[in-house]
Amino acid sequence: YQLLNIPARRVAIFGGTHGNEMSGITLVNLWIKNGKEIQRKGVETKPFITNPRAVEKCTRYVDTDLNRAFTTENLSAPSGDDLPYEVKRAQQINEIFGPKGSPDAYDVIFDLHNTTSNMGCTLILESSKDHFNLQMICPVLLTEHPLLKYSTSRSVAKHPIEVGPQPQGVLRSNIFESMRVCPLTIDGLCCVGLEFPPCSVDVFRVWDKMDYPRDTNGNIIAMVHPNLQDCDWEPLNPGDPMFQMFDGTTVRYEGVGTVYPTFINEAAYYEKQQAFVTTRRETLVAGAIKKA
Ligand SMILES: CC(=O)N[C@@H](CC(=O)O)C(=O)O
Ligand SMILES: [Zn+2]
Repeated sequence: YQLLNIPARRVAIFGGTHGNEMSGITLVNLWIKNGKEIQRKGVETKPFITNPRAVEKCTRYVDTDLNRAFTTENLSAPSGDDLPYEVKRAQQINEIFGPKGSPDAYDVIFDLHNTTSNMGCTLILESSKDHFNLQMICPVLLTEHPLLKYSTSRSVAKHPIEVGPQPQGVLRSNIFESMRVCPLTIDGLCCVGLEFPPCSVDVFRVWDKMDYPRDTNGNIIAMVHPNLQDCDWEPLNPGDPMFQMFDGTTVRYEGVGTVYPTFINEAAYYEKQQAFVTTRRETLVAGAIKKA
């Protein structure tokens, strides 16, 4: 089998990519004050607030979604005062932690997010080719998709990663604590002498996004069906209820075969015309990892 060396020398932990997702913001601010919990021998770990103006206002973003702003177009735009705040910020972040796609980029970025959906603690990966050892006790969402790709903050790193979930502007102790274990995974990435055998990992690969039913003016005319609400990661089969129209009728899922919905009724996705994401289950084989 393939032996991979991943010399994770520089790891960044981002909070506040969305300024109303409180767990990551709180943790990163704690770690900026006192970094003991995240320091590891031979590794530079940098806690960083990515969107301070949105954090100050406790809003997702000020001008545009920072977690969609890391496009080549934005990153190469001539800098100027007329650029949206988050585009300027993306350029600065790319300078510090990138440049994206270059050998100088940080090895890993943990970008800490919250979701209003009932997803539990979730690791979101962008590539099935990142042979990290994924023997995690949480669901893995794989966003690798030819059309539904978006340009995230974490994509600046060579091996991007992220964690989740809770309501906007709220700090809940259970969610805070479940996110606090995130730096433990640094041990798996960085510590000299650690080895991982090859293993197989079940992931949920993004399949499609589903919008709410709308009238001709674009207004939402249904809610997520009670049978689907909070059922993230559970199977949705053809014929299963999906939406409850305001007139009381039920809209059923009509796709082909079983999907596993997630980000169900995520507050931040109303503006993105997205009621939930469907995924398909898939098994990935992760190569062995041997530390340099
Ligand atoms: C609720 C939320 O912000 N979720 C993240 C997911 C991700 O980072 O892939 C986002 O849409 O940017
Ligand atoms: Zn977020």
